[in-house]
Amino acid sequence: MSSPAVEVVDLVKRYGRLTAVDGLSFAAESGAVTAILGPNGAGKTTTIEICEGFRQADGGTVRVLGLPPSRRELRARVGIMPQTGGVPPAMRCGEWLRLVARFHAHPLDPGALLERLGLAAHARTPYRRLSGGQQQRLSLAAALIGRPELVFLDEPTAGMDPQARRSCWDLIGELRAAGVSVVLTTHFMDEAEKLADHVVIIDRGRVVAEGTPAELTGAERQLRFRARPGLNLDELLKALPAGSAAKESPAGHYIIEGDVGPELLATVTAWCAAEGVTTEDLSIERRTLEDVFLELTGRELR
Ligand SMILES: Nc1ncnc2c1ncn2[C@@H]1O[C@H](COP(=O)(O)OP(=O)(O)OP(=O)(O)O)[C@@H](O)[C@H]1O
Repeated sequence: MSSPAVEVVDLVKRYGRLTAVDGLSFAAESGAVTAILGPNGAGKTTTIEICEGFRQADGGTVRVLGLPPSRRELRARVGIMPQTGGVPPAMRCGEWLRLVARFHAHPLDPGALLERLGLAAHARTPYRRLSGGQQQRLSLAAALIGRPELVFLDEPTAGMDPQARRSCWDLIGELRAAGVSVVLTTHFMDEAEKLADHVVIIDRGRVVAEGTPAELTGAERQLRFRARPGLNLDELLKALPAGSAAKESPAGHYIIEGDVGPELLATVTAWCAAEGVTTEDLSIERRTLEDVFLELTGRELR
């Protein structure tokens, strides 16, 4: 196996008394899409910015394409899409991309890239007049113009409309197919589930789980339904096979886990009928990445 595109070992970053990254380790394989997920303030941007060479670590080691992030030669090999800005407000869209292209030996054609990202009609529009989603797309274009081997995308589709999101997903799929390594952060679980080969979930500056989306969500199925809040789940459990589990989360949303088959389905619906409970949206599904994420990182706001 080739060496990882990014390797982070025991990374620590403190801001005064706050330890934002607290012994974080993960590897992003070469040619794969690695998604870093975590609640607000978990330390995602800090980690990515250390990997990009924009911030200094207080401890641990980081290797990007086998090198320390501060090495100048990485600039030509790594594409960076920051979470915000970096573009002079008065700079026209096309002008900016042509300028960035000049820093690279074999850039993509700026006009074609603008076209690909739906920005061709805005080539003469100053950056400050672009919508939030258009600014994001320009930032993505700037990250890709130099044909990087590795790209860091910090919340790439934040603020994009559904069409732009799909187009961005397609583009990331094309990068992966071309052998480019992608490390992205996102708050969209569907995005991570669809795009990522490897998902790293972080919380309070530490890795709390990692694996492929399928590994994280597991093979087990769940029975889900909605009904009036406050059903007596202890009573329901008595009717279910041993080893079953039932929970209400959030209020009025029920999840039954165990050997989810016709028998369990029949038992649950019969119990609800006997209790005079009307169920809605009854379905048998696998756990989603969002379920796993919320189980690991809790539901409270940070
Ligand atoms: N320059 C800074 N000075 C002080 N504290 C900072 C600084 N940058 C980040 N922090 C703090 O470090 C913690 C981690 O922030 P970071 O931006 O890395 O989180 P994040 O996971 O990217 O969050 P979000 O999902 O909201 O973008 C937060 O508590 C944040 O307030």
